Amino acid sequence: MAAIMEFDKLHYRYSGTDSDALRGLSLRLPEGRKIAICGANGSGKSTMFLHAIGLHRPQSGQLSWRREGLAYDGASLRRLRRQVGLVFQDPEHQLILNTPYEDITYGLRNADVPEPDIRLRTEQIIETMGLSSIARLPIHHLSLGQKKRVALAGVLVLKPELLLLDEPTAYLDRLSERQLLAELDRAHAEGVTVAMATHDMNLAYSWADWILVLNGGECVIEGTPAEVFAQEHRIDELGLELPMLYELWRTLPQALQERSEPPRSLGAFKALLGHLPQA
Ligand SMILES: Nc1ncnc2c1ncn2[C@@H]1O[C@H](COP(=O)(O)OP(=O)(O)OP(=O)(O)O)[C@@H](O)[C@H]1O
Repeated sequence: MAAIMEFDKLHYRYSGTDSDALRGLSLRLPEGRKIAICGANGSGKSTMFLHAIGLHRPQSGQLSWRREGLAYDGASLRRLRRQVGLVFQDPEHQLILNTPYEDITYGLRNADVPEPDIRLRTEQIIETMGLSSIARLPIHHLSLGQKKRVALAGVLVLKPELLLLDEPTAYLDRLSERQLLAELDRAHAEGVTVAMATHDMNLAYSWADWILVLNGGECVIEGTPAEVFAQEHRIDELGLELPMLYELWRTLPQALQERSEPPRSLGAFKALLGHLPQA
């Protein structure tokens, strides 16, 4: 599995603090995957993302993009930020202009996209993401879910190869979460590697096909959802929960558990229940 981005023994300490936010962080983001990055509060997920777009520079260690070490001059960073898009947890940090339309065009203009293409691409993404009815509204009139989708549109329109999202579903209702995940799946189907930081273990389990767990600025577990959650005690020690479907599967008779991988959807779980001997 080729890594699209690799962190090799990164150390980073915020000024004015007396401990490292990243403590020798080493990890690989495998290309073409849907990756969930999990970890308790303060484990280093956001700090890792800020390194991935070159906003922070490690005090030691090396970050590489497609096997090439990151360079921190202006031109290299502009190139990197066209390839790697970050959607911040709080859309207020991302949306700076008055309307979704203006905000999306601003990003394209900053990326030196030719003017005729700017209108075309803005209109396309607004149409694809179903944002037409809100595109010209003042951003401060939008709901949080709408703001999050506009922030995502502003990053997706730049056609990143790696899309990073910091807690994209936090505070969203079920419908807004479903809409946002559908957008991510669409981007992934078009070849984008998608990595999201999340505290929602049910989501990480059902959505991701690769999971990284951070703790104290280090990556301490990585693997498929089944591999990661099989380490039940470790997950508990790290302050994380087991996904509900995984826990339910563990209550089934051993013979049934051995029939398949742990189910990652309710449908797969119900299908497994169909094999229970009738009472
Ligand atoms: N701007 C900052 N100044 C000083 N310390 C910071 C700053 N941002 C983060 N830290 C510290 O760095 C460490 C890692 O924080 P980070 O925000 O990366 O964790 P996180 O895993 O994203 O947490 P959360 O799940 O709460 O968002 C924490 O100890 C945090 O207090």
